[in-house]
Amino acid sequence: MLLLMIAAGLGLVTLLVVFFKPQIRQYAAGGVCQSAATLNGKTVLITGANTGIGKETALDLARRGARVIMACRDVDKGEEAAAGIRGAYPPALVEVRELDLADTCSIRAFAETLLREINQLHVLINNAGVMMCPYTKTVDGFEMHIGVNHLGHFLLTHLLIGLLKRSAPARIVVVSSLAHNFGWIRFHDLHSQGSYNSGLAYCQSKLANVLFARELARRLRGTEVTVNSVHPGTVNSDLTRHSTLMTIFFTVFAMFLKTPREGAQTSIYCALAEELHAISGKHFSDCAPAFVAPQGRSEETARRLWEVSCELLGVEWD
Ligand SMILES: NC(=O)C1=CN([C@@H]2O[C@H](COP(=O)(O)OP(=O)(O)OC[C@H]3O[C@@H](n4cnc5c(N)ncnc54)[C@H](OP(=O)(O)O)[C@@H]3O)[C@@H](O)[C@H]2O)C=CC1
Ligand SMILES: CC1=C(/C=C/C(C)=C/C=C/C(C)=C/C=O)C(C)(C)CCC1
Repeated sequence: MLLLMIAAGLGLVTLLVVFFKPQIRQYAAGGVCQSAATLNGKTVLITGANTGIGKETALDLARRGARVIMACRDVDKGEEAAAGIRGAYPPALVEVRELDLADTCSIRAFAETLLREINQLHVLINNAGVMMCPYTKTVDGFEMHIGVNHLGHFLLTHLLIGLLKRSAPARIVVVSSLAHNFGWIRFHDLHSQGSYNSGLAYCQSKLANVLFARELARRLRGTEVTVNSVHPGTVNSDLTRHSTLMTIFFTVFAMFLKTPREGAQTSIYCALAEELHAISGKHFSDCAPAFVAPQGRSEETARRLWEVSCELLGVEWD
């Protein structure tokens, strides 16, 4: 009897899902960037552009006429993605450059070549990310999440900030996450050497993204370079690759999640929406302002994280 009731219940849910599929998909897709802005003559740099949200962001911005530099750690994967973009939009001005955010030498080499070869950069999208990987260190000995998601992008932005200022008006988009709500900056053990939880390490790095965007915005006041952070939504991408449980969950419930194209909308919005030209230091989700957890609003934590990041990377940035 119980089995029969369970079977009937499951059948009813399946029927409802099939019947309301278009409505469910529309709801899951979330906000769409409505701006018709074009980017002819503008140069955009996107990290982690070979797959997922980064690749879809690159395609959209290339369609709008931008020259898009796809910064990827695996050049072959990057070239494959660039070929896909050219296939979808033949006039696309996309190019792939090698950048491994887990290696400060790679970041410095990337920036050095870029600064020699281009003289304008209008949009920087710090998109690349790693989630819930087993305990690993970057080449420089940083825990992988904080190393790639925060410190790697911190150094990259530091090296390119002069170029962005010379190209103003310019924008920086930091791809963070709702996960910042569950994060704390553990200054006493930033690299999780005492204890490691891959989920919490990810959340810490995404909180660092929010704090970095806010602190950088404060320091950039009056420069016409703006910076905002973004939660792209829950997106069915390769991000779950290190967690079998999450990969299964994301595959089974794909219909209720965003596609990478849908997940790219808020990054695109922050990169070009006219109404955001003077907005800086804010957090967005679904192409609208979004809630920031109290620990993401702490000026003191943001300043301290900035100082610690400079120390770890051996840079001076006031
Ligand atoms: N998917 C989601 O639900 C959510 C995603 N986000 C954020 O969105 C961003 C994009 O994620 P998403 O597209 O979903 O994930 P993907 O895994 O599809 O893409 C991540 C990208 O980051 C690149 N990357 C990882 N490590 C490095 C590194 N050391 N150097 C350079 N590039 C690197 C990957 O390259 P490679 O392919 O070579 O590994 C890949 O291009 C991330 O910052 C993520 O935290 C935030 C909230 C939710
Ligand atoms: C409900 C549920 C899950 C859902 C996880 C979700 C929805 C994660 C979203 C992650 C995001 C948004 C990450 C990016 O920053 C698990 C853990 C798979 C399994 C147990 C039940």
